[in-house]
Amino acid sequence: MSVAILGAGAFGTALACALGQVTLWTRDADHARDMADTRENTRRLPGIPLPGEVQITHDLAGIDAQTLLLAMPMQAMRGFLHDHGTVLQDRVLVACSKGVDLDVLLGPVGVIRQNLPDARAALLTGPSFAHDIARGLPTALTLACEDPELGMALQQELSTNALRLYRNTDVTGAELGGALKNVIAIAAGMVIGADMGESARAALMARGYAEMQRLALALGAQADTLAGLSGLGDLILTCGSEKSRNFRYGLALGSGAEFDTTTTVEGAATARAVARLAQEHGIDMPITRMVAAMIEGYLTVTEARDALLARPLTEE
Ligand SMILES: NC(=O)C1=CN([C@@H]2O[C@H](COP(=O)(O)OP(=O)(O)OC[C@H]3O[C@@H](n4cnc5c(N)ncnc54)[C@H](OP(=O)(O)O)[C@@H]3O)[C@@H](O)[C@H]2O)C=CC1
Ligand SMILES: O=C(CO)COP(=O)(O)O
Repeated sequence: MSVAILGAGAFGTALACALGQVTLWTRDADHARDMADTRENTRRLPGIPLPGEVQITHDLAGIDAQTLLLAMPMQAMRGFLHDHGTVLQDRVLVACSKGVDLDVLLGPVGVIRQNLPDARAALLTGPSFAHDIARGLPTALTLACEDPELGMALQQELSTNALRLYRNTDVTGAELGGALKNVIAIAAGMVIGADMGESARAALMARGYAEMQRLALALGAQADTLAGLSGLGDLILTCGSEKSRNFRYGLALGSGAEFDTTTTVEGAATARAVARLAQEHGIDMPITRMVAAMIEGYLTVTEARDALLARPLTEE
């Protein structure tokens, strides 16, 4: 196997633990030294020992693996591809990020295609918390790739006994499912944080899923993809667990609590990007619009609730 993981955050490190025979790259030399010395990523995934066969590096140009997993936040990916294009071009690039780029309004594979047209691109997405994957708990993810042969090869290369990958050629659907569910998870967290109740959360998730579908189908996605692991599956996980950073961010917004702003919360930038995307395409996404407005400080949680409840009564 010839795989390297670029980005030693919680998810990249968890994938390294699951796959074993891989190279794990971090941009920070001190971080690389610390992980090599302690055999643990104390910064991003504390308490999980790194398997002995995982190689740690800070030297991107020295990596000769053909399959590179890009495990960094969505808003960092475009700059990373731009800065390291000569090393990354001609490889297989598997994006592991969930989100929509705020400037170009593209998902992770779209951003790869725009920046490195010669790279072969795929997406790994779906319901999974880093700690679960790292501990070897059973997990099922979507491996989306337009090229069916490459998709099959990656499915074999990246599946393990516990980590089960399902193939899909609908990259747009998989990208949007993973990106949009984080926005709805922030809203679900707000509902619980503001003490609106479990019934309100269920309503929010179902109506959130309806607007996820509206945008995704308008952009060419398949309904089945949205109903699968990368859409509904991840929506259920992220809206229902305090292990989710997006959900916890929403909880803090809803309850007025402090939140550590250095935490990766993909849904925050993505809400703003998707609100613009929806407007450009004439798609009604009221929950996403409210989340974006609250994050930008234009609306309070109470105002957002009242505005959603005051919408005209309609068919489901
Ligand atoms: N955590 C999870 O459970 C899951 C996460 N994901 C997705 O994986 C992606 C990464 O999340 P996660 O690993 O949790 O995030 P973390 O916040 O844990 O880590 C982010 C990592 O990206 C690195 N990074 C940030 N900016 C850059 C850059 N410009 N160039 C290179 N590296 C950079 C950081 O490096 P440094 O430490 O030096 O800042 C860090 O290693 C997100 O899109 C997330 O949605 C998907 C499934 C599960
Ligand atoms: O994407 C995830 C679960 O599938 C991780 O969720 P958070 O980024 O909200 O922690």
